[in-house]
Order: sequence, then structure tokens, then C-alpha cells
Amino acid sequence: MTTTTSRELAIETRGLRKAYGGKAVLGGVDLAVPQGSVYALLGPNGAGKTTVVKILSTLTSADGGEIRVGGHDLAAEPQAVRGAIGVTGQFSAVDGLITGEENMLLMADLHHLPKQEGRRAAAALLERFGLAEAAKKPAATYSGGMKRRLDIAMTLVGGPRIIFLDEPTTGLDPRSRHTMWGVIRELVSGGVTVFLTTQYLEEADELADRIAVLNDGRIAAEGSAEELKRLIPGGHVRLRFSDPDAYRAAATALREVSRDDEALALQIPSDGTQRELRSILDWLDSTGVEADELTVHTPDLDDVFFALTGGTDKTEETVR
Ligand SMILES: Nc1ncnc2c1ncn2[C@@H]1O[C@H](COP(=O)(O)OP(=O)(O)OP(=O)(O)O)[C@@H](O)[C@H]1O
Repeated sequence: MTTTTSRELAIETRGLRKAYGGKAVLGGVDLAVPQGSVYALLGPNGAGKTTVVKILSTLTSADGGEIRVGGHDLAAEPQAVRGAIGVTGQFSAVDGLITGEENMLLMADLHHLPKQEGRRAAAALLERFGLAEAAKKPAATYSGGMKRRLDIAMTLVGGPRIIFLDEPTTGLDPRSRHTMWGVIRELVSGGVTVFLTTQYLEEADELADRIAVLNDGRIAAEGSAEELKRLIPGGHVRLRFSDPDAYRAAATALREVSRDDEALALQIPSDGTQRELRSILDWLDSTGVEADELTVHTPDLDDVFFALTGGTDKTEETVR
């Protein structure tokens, strides 16, 4: 494993704190986001994900902590940070009254691109995001997925090295969500760092190189999806039988199993490693018991999420 130096980090925070009206939202958040990776910030409603994005993208100030984005100290050089980043929030920057192309050209103007270069960049990005055909239509006529893609394309006009995506697929149907995942993967393959917030565990699992789970204003756990899944128990091997005698013989012989008498299935706690599987198979062979089906179950991110966040919804909690 290589160690990541702060030079290779796109985003780094230490002890990031923020309170609203005396109520602490972030109570000391440490983040280290490697360059050129997808980093997902996961957390229940109201955990403070959007607040983190707003602070890192200079839209809101922090109350304390050290923050570096794109190699710049955010407190000392906010302008340099702004030059390195692009932000796509939950509320789109797309103007529905003008066409997709006009939205893009507006962004090119904002970034002071020369006219011709702006046109070229806009056309290339519209093509890349599958919007070339719809480019001359008012953005108000676009589907939710198209608007989201246009939003990201607009963010890219300035050539940011770090992109913040706040809940990029909320409200999209499964097909549009998959398209968006493709877009995000492509961004990263081009060397961009993507910092995204999501409530969809599947999305974090699918996309992110590293995941941080935000809970109670702190990072409850951080790592790759695989590392997080290993943090919590719940992995098991399931043996299913069709012959009741074989089932009973196996249940008696195997000690630490949970039984499902109705389904004629046994669950053996296991980390799913090759060594453990082999010993289970060896044991079955040696006793002459034959299972009809053997399946390996590892905890999924849902299990991790519930274990780490206590399954609470912070928004509802404050309402109660
Ligand atoms: N401008 C503000 N003024 C006061 N309180 C705020 C403000 N912005 C956010 N909060 C509060 O801070 C907490 C965290 O909000 P935030 O939007 O960062 O959470 P989140 O994790 O993004 O939630 P969600 O998943 O619902 O979008 C919430 O309790 C919210 O009510």
C-alpha cells in the first residue's frame, strides 16, 4: 500500500467544525480525498453532508478547522480554490428559458473564454454528455436526467480539477442514474477528482473509491466499500438442503450454526474467505452430507450504514 502525502490529496480537512445558531452540525470532521478518485460522503438526512460541500466549495464559512482544496488553504486563498473547483448542487444552475447550448455559452462567457473557444468547448461537452441533439431546445423541455447532465457539463466549462456533486442522482430513474454513473466514471478517468454526497448506498458502492460515513457531525467510518463491509459482522455461508435427513445430520454435526427448519437451511458465520469455504466444503465431503446449494453472503453497505448510524433519520429526530 502506498501512503498518500498531502501533495496527492485533492481535499484535506482537519477538525472541520460548523454550528448553526448554537447547534453543532459538524463536530470535527477529518477528510483526506486522494486526487483523481471518487469520494462519497454518506450519511442520514440532516447529517451535514451539504454543509460539508458548501464549506469545501467556499459557499459557507467554517467555524474552525484546517481545510485544503486543490493544494490551497481555503481560508487564505478562497479565490484559488474557486478556480480549481466546480460545484453542482441539489438546486440546478440550469436556466430553463434558454437552450442547452445557450446555457453552456453563458458559462463560457462567465469563465471569460474567447468566443470561438467557448463555442468549441460547449459543442464538445454537449456531445460528450449526449445532449448534442437537444442543444437547440429550451432546457425546460429536458428530462430530469438531461438537466442534471447539462448541469455537470456547465460545471466542466471552466475545466475544474475537483468537482463537488451534491446528491447527483436524487430523483432520477434507474436508467438516468446509470447514465449519470457513467458520466462520473468518465470524469474521473480524465483525472478529475469527484467528491459526491449521496443517500444511496448502492451509488457509493458502485462508484466510490473511498467512502466516509458522516454521523452525528463526525466521520463514523472511512474506507473502501470492502473495508467498510469488513468492519461489521454479518457475513455467513448458507447451506440449503432438500433432503430433511441430510439437513438434520448437518445441523447436529455443525455446532455454531443458525437453523431455518422451514427452509431446510443452515447459516454458518463466515468471513467468506477461500480458506473458510474450503474447510466447510472439506467438512461436508468428510461427513458425506450433500447440500443442494451453497451461497456466500457478505454484509452490504446497507448493513454498514445501519450499524454505524443507528438507522436514525436526523431530520425526523429533530422534528419529534
Ligand atoms: N443555513 C442554515 N441555517 C440553519 N441550519 C441549517 C442551515 N443549513 C443546514 N442547517 C441544518 O444543519 C443540519 C445539516 O444540514 P445539511 O443540509 O448539511 O444535511 P444533509 O446531510 O445534507 O441532509 P440531506 O441528506 O437531508 O440533504 C440540519 O439539521 C439542517 O437543518
